[in-house]
Amino acid sequence: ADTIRFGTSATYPPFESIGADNQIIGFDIDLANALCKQMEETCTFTNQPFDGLIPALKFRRFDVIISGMDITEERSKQVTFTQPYYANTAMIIGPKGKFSSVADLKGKRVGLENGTTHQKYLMEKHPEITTVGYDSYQNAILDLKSGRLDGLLGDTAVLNGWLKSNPNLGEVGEVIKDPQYFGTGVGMAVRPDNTALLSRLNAALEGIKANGEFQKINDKWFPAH
Ligand SMILES: NC(=[NH2+])NCCC[C@H](N)C(=O)O
Repeated sequence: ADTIRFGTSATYPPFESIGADNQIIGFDIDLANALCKQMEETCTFTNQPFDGLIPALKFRRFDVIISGMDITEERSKQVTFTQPYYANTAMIIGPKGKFSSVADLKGKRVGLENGTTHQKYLMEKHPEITTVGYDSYQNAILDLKSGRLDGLLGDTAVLNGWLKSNPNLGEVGEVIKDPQYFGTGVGMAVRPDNTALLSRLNAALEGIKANGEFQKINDKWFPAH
């Protein structure tokens, strides 16, 4: 069997994060392992900052990006995405009850991870808000908790989890759906010339959807309540 090398940025639970025993854990990791099992291959994982994932893929440090990455037109100029495996929307969170709409954030500091679709969206669509870029969402949430940030923009599925464990934080305004920025779902990315791996990943994804494995992994990391 071959080894399929995955690159990720383990800063984004439940997609990927560093677990108690220093291993990378999460939905994407279980998904990648299930795909490798389906393909009868071995998976390895490299952890690095999100904004370096596409360059590192190009430099062949690994063969697939799996990192809660939105399938966008802009990224598709550099990489080829698999079929989407998760539907995404974005939202802003802040201190509970402090801001009732995005308009209230004028002149305020909203944090996010460098290289994300959230960064591009906020800078282009809300120049009246101060965008603060972090090397990791984990550092952004620390600053939000300590009051150095007024808000944080990220994927709804991820931020909802943080709201559950941080009762002093709440949603600001409505969920944001803007396919121009957030694309058409979350996918894995390969180098454009790696069409063989692309078809194998898509076929394996279909396989684990058909045999119920995908649903199991989904329910483990994104429980209904
Ligand atoms: N593993 C991570 N840190 N992922 C961040 C992903 C953020 C967003 N979904 C994007 O594609 O830009």
